[in-house]
Amino acid sequence: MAQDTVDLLVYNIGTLMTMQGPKGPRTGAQMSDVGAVHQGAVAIFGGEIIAIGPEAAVRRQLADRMVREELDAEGRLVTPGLVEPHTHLVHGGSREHELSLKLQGASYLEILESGGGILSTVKATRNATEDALFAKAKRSLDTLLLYGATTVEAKSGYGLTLEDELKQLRVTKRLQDSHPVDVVSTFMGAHAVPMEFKGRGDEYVKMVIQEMLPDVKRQGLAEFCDVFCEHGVFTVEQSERILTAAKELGFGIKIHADEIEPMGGAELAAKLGCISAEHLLATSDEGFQAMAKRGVIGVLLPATSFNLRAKHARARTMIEMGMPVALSTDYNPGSSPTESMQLVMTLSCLNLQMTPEEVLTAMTMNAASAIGRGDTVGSLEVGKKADLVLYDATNLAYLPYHFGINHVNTVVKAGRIVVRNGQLIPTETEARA
Ligand SMILES: N=CN[C@@H](CCC(=O)O)C(=O)O
Ligand SMILES: [Zn+2]
Repeated sequence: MAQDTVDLLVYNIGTLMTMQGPKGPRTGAQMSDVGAVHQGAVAIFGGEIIAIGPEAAVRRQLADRMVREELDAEGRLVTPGLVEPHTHLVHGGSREHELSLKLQGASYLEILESGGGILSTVKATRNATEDALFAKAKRSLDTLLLYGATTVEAKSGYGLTLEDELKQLRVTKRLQDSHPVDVVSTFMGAHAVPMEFKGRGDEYVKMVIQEMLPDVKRQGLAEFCDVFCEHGVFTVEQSERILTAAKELGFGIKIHADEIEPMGGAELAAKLGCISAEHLLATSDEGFQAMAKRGVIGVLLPATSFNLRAKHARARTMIEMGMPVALSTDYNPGSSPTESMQLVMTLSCLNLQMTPEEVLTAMTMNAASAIGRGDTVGSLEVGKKADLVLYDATNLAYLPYHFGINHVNTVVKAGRIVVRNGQLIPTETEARA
């Protein structure tokens, strides 16, 4: 340790899940190893971890360094900050009116086909001002943080014109610049074929490739590009054209694949070398094999299955086949209106048959890897960001077991305490205002 001070020492941690292990996404039995340390401590300087392990060893390492602030974890469970790898964070309006349609038996694609679903959020997003979109997305980002997420991916895809997509992406940029949570931006102009292009999907695809992608790149507003590959939305061939163009421009690529129908989206993800493929409810064993071989991360969204009353992703088969699996809320106003990664923990255990240890791996190292952040977050190690969550729980299984409430007591983001006693601490700018 070169530093002669410590900014923050978190001590008296009952169980510390370090997630230390192999670099990058974990597969198979590696997903069960959470690197637990009992009676642990973490020392932080400059927003990064400088010492971690059993408290006695950490204190020995610190020797006579001056500790500026101490945080007594009072025996709590501590995990890395949760990483949320898939949200549709920025949007206008809400869709509670779809609940009664669903209860009358209308399917997700039927609602979309009739101009509702994603397209009704497109209308609301186009009609909203940038400030209104920002205020709404900020509230959701605050909630994600209160429930333990310290890094969050956010997709566009409710604008579907160049200007409206840019409007959403600028809001994401404002959140990146102002919010303690790290926000990772994804362009998803191919989220639906807009009403004005109905029956002219190929023309819309052409516009995404020729106008939207280059402009988004030029303005540096997104790191990844995603496509909704689904019957009645974008075909495998259209998805391939968009993702190939995006890759050539230097975007990382992602795909919403096989959510409802087995389309071959997983196979396409493997062929193109996508960093991740999302949903995967209808994927064949061949699709899983292809993804495992190419190292494509499967991002599973059990809250969406729950809310759409759809089938569940075959997580056990994926893990057995050696596919890295990540988990997410899929927070969006239609198929999954929840910001709670803790609810997703419960659904993953009960509906995907994943163990609490596999779930934590899927929400930390594997989720970080799915958004290109595996080198900086997702595990607690010297040199990585000091993103920590302290829960009002003493063991990991308690989180999915006692469901539907928030167990987060304290969140440390890049070395700063941003949530205490379950409440957000205002940033310096907010406190001044
Ligand atoms: N399936 C496509 N996109 C989102 C849902 C968006 C919406 O319904 O507004 C998803 O991942 O579930
Ligand atoms: Zn999605």
